[in-house]
Formats: sequence, structure tokens, C-alpha cells
Amino acid sequence: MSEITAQPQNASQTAFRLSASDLEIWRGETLLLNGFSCHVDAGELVWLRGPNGAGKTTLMRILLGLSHPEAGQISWCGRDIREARADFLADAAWCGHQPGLRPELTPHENLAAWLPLCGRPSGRRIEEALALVGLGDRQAQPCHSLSAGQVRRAGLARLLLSEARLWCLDEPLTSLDAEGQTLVARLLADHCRQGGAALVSSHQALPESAGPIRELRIGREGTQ
Ligand SMILES: Nc1ncnc2c1ncn2[C@@H]1O[C@H](COP(=O)(O)OP(=O)(O)OP(=O)(O)O)[C@@H](O)[C@H]1O
Repeated sequence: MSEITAQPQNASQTAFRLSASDLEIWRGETLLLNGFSCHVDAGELVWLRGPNGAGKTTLMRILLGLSHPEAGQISWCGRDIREARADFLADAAWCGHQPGLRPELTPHENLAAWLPLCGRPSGRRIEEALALVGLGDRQAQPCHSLSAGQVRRAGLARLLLSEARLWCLDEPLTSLDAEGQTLVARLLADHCRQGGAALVSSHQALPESAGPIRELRIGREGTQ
């Protein structure tokens, strides 16, 4: 395995837990979740499942502090994520539908601009990360001209460079070919084996090579 996925930055620290309790979440006039509790521990791969509109994206954004619940508590290693904000932001990474890449910039330029913003030094690891996700030959191509799957891969490269212990991925298999899906599974397996954790929303089953998976279901039963 490449050096870049060797281990999350703080993996040598003690075990960690993202924990949510008694969440009440509304969107518009709809009550999505009420009295909802969950957790993600170090080493775990958690598969968040539920039908369209159940609130998976909403829940993940709330768990990361990107949006807020109407009620309930969310803690990181026992501290409210608002109090632990700096530590939590350094420890958690989000890979959503929109990877947040500037379209006029190349993947390399995007990552080079992003790394200092999240307190990471830029350097040769960008090239290593892009090669690892299969974009080694696309480093000089503007993101607006990349395919949907290539944009997804650029988002994965950013995840790798984040060195975060907790990964939250929203539908990471979308737009990826079979080789790309296998890559996601391998990255998840390596990350969790080496002390990280991941919360993954997906309508598709993750490949078996992703390793042990704990399911977390929201929404109506039997409607997956
Ligand atoms: N800003 C908003 N205003 C009103 N309703 C919203 C808003 N954002 C999301 N919703 C609604 O909240 C519900 C949950 O949306 P969310 O994207 O979290 O679902 P999801 O489980 O991720 O769905 P999918 O499987 O289709 O990706 C949906 O019914 C959606 O229409």
C-alpha cells in the first residue's frame, strides 16, 4: 500500500468515537428523525442505509457540524462538537455529491489550494494521491473537463490527503466504474484497519473487500 494511505494522521492516539443522542431533525415541514441516536467508533465501517429522502445526507452533514439538528447532542471523543470544533474539523473529512473542486483549476491545483486551508502542507503527496486514485495522467486537465467518475476520484484524493481519522462519504460509488468501486472498498478497508473509521451512505452494497461492515438504517423498514 502506498505511503499516503498508511495511516490517518492521529491513528496512534487513543480510540475515538463520534456519538449522537436524541437527535430531532426537521427539513421543511418534514420530521426526518426523532429521538435518534448513533455512534461511530475507531476501526468501524458503518453503512448508512435508507430510502430516497430518508435523511442520510442531512444526517451526515449534521453529524459533521455542517448543519444543525433541532434538538440533541453530538460529541467527538466525549466533547460536544461545537466545543471540540478545531479538533473535530482536523479529524473529520467529508466527501459528498459535490466534491467542491473549482472547475477552472486542475485536480492538482485544486488540491494544492485546499491543503493549506485545512492546515496541511502541500507537496509531492498530491501527485501520489492523484496517481493512487487513477488520475495520474489527468493532473493538468481542468476539472470542468473531467468525467463524473474522474471528479469523484479527485474527491477521493482529497479525502486521502486530509489525513482525517473519520471519513464521511455520501454515495461514494456513484459514477465509478468497477475498478473505481474496488478502489473505494480498498481505501475504506485500509483506513479502518489502520485505526480510522468511516460512515458511508450508499444505495449500493459496498464490495465485500471493504471488510466488516455495520449497518445503520434510517427511514421506513423494507424499502431499501
Ligand atoms: N433545504 C431543504 N428544505 C426542505 N426540504 C429539504 C431541504 N433539504 C432537504 N430536504 C428534504 O429532506 C429530506 C431528506 O433529504 P436527504 O438529501 O437528506 O435524503 P437522502 O436520504 O440523502 O436521500 P437520497 O437517498 O435520495 O440521496 C428530503 O425529503 C428532502 O427533500
